[in-house]
Amino acid sequence: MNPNKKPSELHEAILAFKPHYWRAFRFALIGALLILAPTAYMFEVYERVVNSRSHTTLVMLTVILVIAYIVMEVLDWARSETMREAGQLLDQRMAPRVFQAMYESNLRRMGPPSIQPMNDFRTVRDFLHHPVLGALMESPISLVFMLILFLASPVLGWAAVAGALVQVGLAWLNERSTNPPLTEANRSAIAAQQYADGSLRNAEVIEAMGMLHHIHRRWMEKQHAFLGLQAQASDKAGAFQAGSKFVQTTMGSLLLGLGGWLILENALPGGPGMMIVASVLGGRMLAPLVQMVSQWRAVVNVRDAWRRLEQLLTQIPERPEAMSLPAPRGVLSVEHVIAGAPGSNAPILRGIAFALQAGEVLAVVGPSASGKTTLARLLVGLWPTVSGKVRLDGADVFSWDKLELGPYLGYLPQGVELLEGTLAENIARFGEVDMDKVQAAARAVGLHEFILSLAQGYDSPVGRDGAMLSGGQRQRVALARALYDEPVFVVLDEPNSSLDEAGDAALAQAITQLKARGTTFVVMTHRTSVLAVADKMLVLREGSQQAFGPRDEVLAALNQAAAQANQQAQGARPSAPPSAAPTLAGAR
Ligand SMILES: Nc1ncnc2c1ncn2[C@@H]1O[C@H](COP(=O)(O)OP(=O)(O)OP(=O)(O)O)[C@@H](O)[C@H]1O
Repeated sequence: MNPNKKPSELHEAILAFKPHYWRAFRFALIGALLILAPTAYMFEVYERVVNSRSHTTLVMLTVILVIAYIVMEVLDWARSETMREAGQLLDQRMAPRVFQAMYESNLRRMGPPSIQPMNDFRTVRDFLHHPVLGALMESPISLVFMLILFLASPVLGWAAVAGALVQVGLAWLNERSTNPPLTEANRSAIAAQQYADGSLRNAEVIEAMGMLHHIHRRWMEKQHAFLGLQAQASDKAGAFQAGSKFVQTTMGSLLLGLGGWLILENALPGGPGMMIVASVLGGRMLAPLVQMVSQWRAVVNVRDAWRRLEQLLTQIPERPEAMSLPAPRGVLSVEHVIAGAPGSNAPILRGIAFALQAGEVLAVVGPSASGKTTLARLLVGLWPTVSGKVRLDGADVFSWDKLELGPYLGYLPQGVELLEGTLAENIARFGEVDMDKVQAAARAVGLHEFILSLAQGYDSPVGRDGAMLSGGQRQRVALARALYDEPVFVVLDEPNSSLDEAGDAALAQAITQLKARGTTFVVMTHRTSVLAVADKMLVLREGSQQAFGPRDEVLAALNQAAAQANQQAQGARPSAPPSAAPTLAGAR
């Protein structure tokens, strides 16, 4: 490891609880030493009690043994509690950060939406009190046991070293042969789970069009790939585990035999007693290594989880503390913006430049895939620009602290997203519910009467993803949420795609009312109802700005261009029927 390299964020967080690990380590070492208590008891009973025929000695020794057992259990418990506490502290320190990174990676569309980072973090945290780590903490005691064997007889010592080397070799081979399939199995398991999650989200479509069979087949393919790799890893790991246990049990007996042979040669100072001690120590010495080999899967899991987490936390650094900015008034300027999806080099929008005064309404039109939604995401600071800036009152929207900017901003995404909770909570953005403001927002979008007609009124639950509402109602609730507390800048992406005529009219009225109070609006739309209340118009085509200016001027230019195109088409094909009059739809 490069000594100049700064430890990663996760590394630093783990190391922050060193005192806990030292405490747990001491508990583990003393506990491991006490494992010899039953052997010592056996010797004492054999030597003292049988020779002295003393009941008192027997009772005293038994009491000491029981106390040793109790201390051993208490130490084991204390070690696991200490590590559990370290896990809890790690959770307090890192869980919010992992959540933030997971949330942002989802925002930046880095792979399918997934809670895998939280699962990975749980794997890392729980490993702190996993038996494998306990075995690792106990492993230095093996050196002490080995030293005792060397002191008894170098032959016993070297035999123990040979046994330990065989164990280490087995552990290494185990790692080499099971790591690739286990890592691949983990990857396949995640892919299968993400596929199942996606299928559940689209359950209605799958069921209605009888797609379940195909979806199930695809999921089974992924699941089989995972199970196959896991079985492959298990087969190999099983063989190594058996080998490892064989070496451990054989080692105890071999050391006993070797001790016997040394006695026959008069080369074992401790005599038969030492012969038995060697046998016990030999078995005990290898126990931590055997434990590690048998639970190697947990090590691979935690290592994979650790790598994924490190990668995520590096890709998504902690948000720097943004400078506090004065409240915006709603003056928007988009300065020669080039932008694409985060993580992609291909630009979606090129050379977008326009400005709006506070209280102006801009309608953005353009054909499908011309970049309207991309522009909406840039305007509210969800996606960064490649070059150029989007500024609200002169400040870069992307780097503005969203906690601070959020209350001044309203956003209605194309895919309406409501959260589980009541109507009032959703409209009030899950902050403190101010009923006057909630009702004002609901009235503005013509939702108040409908809500009052519900048995629980504003306290009615909307269900998961707003499932208890119709598509139009969901869109109106999301609109009310965007307009809650009269933000100064509102971006609406296709706000009337699910609205009926009444909803459309309510939306136009809400825009007019808020505009009069100084709210700036940018509305991506396919409908003419919004155009009626727009001051300015922006036309996008294939990611470029085709026109921007006062609404009537842009409309006139569009209609003129469409008329010319029509004339040219008629000139080219004299027998063709006259085409429809140029409309806004023609510009899209
Ligand atoms: N997350 C993404 N990653 C890569 N490309 C994307 C992403 N989102 C959109 N695009 C691409 O950007 C282009 C513009 O998409 P966008 O959603 O902005 O268009 P739009 O004008 O809103 O379309 P529509 O009217 O159909 O909603 C499309 O070609 C689309 O494939």
